[in-house]
Amino acid sequence: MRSTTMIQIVGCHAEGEVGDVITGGVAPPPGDTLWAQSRFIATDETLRNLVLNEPRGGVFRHVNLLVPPKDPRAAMGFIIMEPADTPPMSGSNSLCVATVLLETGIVPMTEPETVITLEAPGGLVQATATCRDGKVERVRMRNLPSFADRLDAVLEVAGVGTLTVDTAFGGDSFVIVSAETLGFALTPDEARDIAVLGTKITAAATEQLGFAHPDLPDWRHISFCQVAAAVRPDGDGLLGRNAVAIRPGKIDRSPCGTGCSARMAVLHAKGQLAVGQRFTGTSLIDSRFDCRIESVEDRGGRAWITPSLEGRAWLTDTRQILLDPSDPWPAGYRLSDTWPGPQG
Ligand SMILES: O=C(O)[C@H]1NCC[C@@H]1O
Repeated sequence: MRSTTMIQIVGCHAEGEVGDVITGGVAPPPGDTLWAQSRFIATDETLRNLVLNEPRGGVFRHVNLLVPPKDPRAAMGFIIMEPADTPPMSGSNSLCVATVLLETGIVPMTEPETVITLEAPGGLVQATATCRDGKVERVRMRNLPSFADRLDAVLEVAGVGTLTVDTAFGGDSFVIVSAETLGFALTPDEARDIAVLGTKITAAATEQLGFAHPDLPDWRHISFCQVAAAVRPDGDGLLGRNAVAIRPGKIDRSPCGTGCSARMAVLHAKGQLAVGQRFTGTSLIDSRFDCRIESVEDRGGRAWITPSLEGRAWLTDTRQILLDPSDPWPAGYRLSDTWPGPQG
């Protein structure tokens, strides 16, 4: 067996969305902060191309690189690689990271509950894992502080018309648009159409509304479009079905943890969701995240919520990535039959 690299991966998915974890074989990237390290991974692209592109990856795959934390309060750092972005935070990916760390024994598991602080590129998050018989049954993730940005903003989308949308940060940047207005019932057969339209709406939102985060000055685009059904009462809480379009054009199989956080920030700003009230996000495959606003803080006249989301993750496989020195495609490839949009 001939290889210039040998990367250990534990495959995982959280509520349906793949979030593999690199557990060995990659040295920590240069950078004084997790954010700087993640910018190196984003601009260098070597690792992203190897693990995300075909033949080793595919548009459905997200991969997380474990790195030593920079903050002494964290047990582990992780850098998230998604098809188009290397983001500040991700709900489904963070659930996969916590589950892999505990189920593989990289971080010791304590039953019935293990609490670990993780360092995402955007800051510290806290995982509270419910564990039994060596299995992580569920993880509640306390996410990054989140905020509503533009409420009821007007957006022109070519071929669609004028839309009224909200934008928000929930660990990543979102444009949120009504499913009813777009004519979607949020059924699985609509996945392709939502992915195509959602990607178009994301591009229009970045161009016309933009995005700014005081602590992440170089995160200036909208990453995702959340096509959201109107919330409905669910006991004491609210239920919100959604489909999140991920560039270059796929749908999140999970209810999108950063998306639920962004939506909670918007619902709170509109006076529709109180601190501590349950918000359940559901996805096109009917998976769920149970979410709530843990606390609210005023920063410069804007309400910043600290959201949490709870869901489940399952290990799927272990594998080693090899690169034969004679392989003519060391960076892999993308073709538009499965990778929509501009080709990498
Ligand atoms: O749960 C989330 O936040 C995400 N799922 C895949 C894309 C987003 O990062």
